[in-house]
Amino acid sequence: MENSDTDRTLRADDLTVARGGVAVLEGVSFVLDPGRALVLRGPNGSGKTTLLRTIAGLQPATAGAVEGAGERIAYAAHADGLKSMLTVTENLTFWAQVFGFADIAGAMAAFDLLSLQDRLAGSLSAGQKRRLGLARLMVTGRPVWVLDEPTVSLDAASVALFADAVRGHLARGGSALMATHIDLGLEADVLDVTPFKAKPRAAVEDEAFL
Ligand SMILES: Nc1ncnc2c1ncn2[C@@H]1O[C@H](COP(=O)(O)OP(=O)(O)OP(=O)(O)O)[C@@H](O)[C@H]1O
Repeated sequence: MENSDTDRTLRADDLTVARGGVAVLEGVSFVLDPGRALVLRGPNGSGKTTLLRTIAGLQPATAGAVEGAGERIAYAAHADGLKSMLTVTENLTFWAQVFGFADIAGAMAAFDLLSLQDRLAGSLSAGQKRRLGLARLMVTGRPVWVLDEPTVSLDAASVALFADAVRGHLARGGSALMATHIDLGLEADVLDVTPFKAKPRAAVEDEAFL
């Protein structure tokens, strides 16, 4: 996949991230090595989604740098983004082809999708859709999973399947950065974003006049 462990590390260095033109978090730095998981914590509205979107390249950082991201990242967000008029198998095959990764069987099995394989994605329940959305991660072949509240709509059995999938991914040298409020039973580092809350803009502008 990559040349060395150093190449496969995801780094955020002194990041400032914003939503709607307003800085949300500032001074965020972390290192995520292959085989490791990092869980973002913080109350609602604290900026976890904004940070994940920035790391995933969906929006630019206002300041600071991200290294080791780009095409290494597979991102799964709140919206499942499935093709409702394609079957479960067709959805996974489509994504496998987009990412050049041939095998969907492992992902189907890992997320217990075999009995649903011929169902249209649009007809699935919320939890089944979420399972399919997460299975997609496995057919990207990408080493860094960035996950925003991945367990929403999942029942306990499906949460366990997801935790197993993440464990397997880490064991294969992948890594995972995720915002989740639940304990997945994984060995993971934790980054509480609360201390990185950005100062109100007015206060920053005032300093320019001191
Ligand atoms: N499109 C937007 N335009 C303006 N502000 C936004 C937008 N989306 C989110 N925000 C604001 O940005 C801040 C950070 O939101 P964000 O979604 O990153 O938080 P979060 O920690 O992921 O929250 P939660 O735990 O509720 O998912 C919040 O104050 C939120 O209201």
